Amino acid sequence: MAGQAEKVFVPTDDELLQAQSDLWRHSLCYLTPMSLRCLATAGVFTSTDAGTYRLNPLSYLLVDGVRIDGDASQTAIVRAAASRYYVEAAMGLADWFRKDFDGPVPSPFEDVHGAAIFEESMALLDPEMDQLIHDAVAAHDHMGIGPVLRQCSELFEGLETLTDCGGGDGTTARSIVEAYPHIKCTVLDLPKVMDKVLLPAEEGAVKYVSGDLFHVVPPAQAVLLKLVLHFWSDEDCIKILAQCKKAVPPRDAGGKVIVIDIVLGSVSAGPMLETQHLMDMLMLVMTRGRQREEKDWSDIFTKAGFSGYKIVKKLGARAVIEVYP
Ligand SMILES: C[S@@+](CC[C@H](N)C(=O)[O-])C[C@H]1O[C@@H](n2cnc3c(N)ncnc32)[C@H](O)[C@@H]1O
Repeated sequence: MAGQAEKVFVPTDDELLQAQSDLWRHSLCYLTPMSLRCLATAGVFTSTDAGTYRLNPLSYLLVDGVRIDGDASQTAIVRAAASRYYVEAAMGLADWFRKDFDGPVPSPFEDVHGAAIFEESMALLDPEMDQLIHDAVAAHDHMGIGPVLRQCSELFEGLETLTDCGGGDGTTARSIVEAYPHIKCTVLDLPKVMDKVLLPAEEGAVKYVSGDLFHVVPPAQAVLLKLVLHFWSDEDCIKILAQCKKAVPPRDAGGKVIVIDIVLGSVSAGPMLETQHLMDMLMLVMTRGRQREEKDWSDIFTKAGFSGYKIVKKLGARAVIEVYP
């Protein structure tokens, strides 16, 4: 076998030198954030001929108070992802694979820390970290919706009501209502999230409801699941989608579920595909979910009783999918 491999694979000198350089780069990537010059070569800043560094679109997102369609700072995501909680959970992955669990399998995060993100246990373990995770989700939430509103207007045509299921503090719903004032939006999220929404129970066209998406989804013409399903196992996604199906009218009356999530492989190569795979690993470490290829999405839609779906648009690492009852 070894002899065979030697015969078929003879790298050129250029390939060998590139491979060695890539290996150094991957092995030493933990040093990148420690130097401005390394950050610039990694694309976080732009270096100028004058020997200075300036912001580029990536670093612009790390400036406190930066505004693109509202507050767009993404620092909470970086601080959460680089926190000891996330890193220790990832370091626990090898042990987690070797364990035999009795009953439901916890995520590696739960196994290492004894608490689950978005649950009360996290707030009890470390209220500051719990708040940082919620801030990271809100930042995430905000960034995703602008391009959807600008590039997928057909999603909202003819819609009068929409429920944003797992809609966090309502950032997405408020952006939708701002762009399409005739749409009445309901935001459903857990009581612990709704308790922190510092708004009256009803604010203009956005209504806030505390509840559990496994039990009941407030009825509307369309239900939005934005960055929600990747958190859950296939079995749980089918249960959630079945609740969403009950909440919307039939397809010929305009009923639909809008899923915004990663479709693995929707980009063919390069850093965007690497991002998709890293986000899949993040789900493995932090949750009981995963990112899905198109055939996985198709399977769970069918099993939840839907008649069809359409990938409306691929937007960066994510895609927008319409699912029909
Ligand atoms: C990853 S966040 C996505 C938030 C938002 N949709 C976005 O686009 O960023 C998942 C959301 O689902 C909510 N969630 C988790 N379990 C839930 C449940 N059982 N019922 C309702 N909401 C839930 C969380 O509180 C959180 O706000």
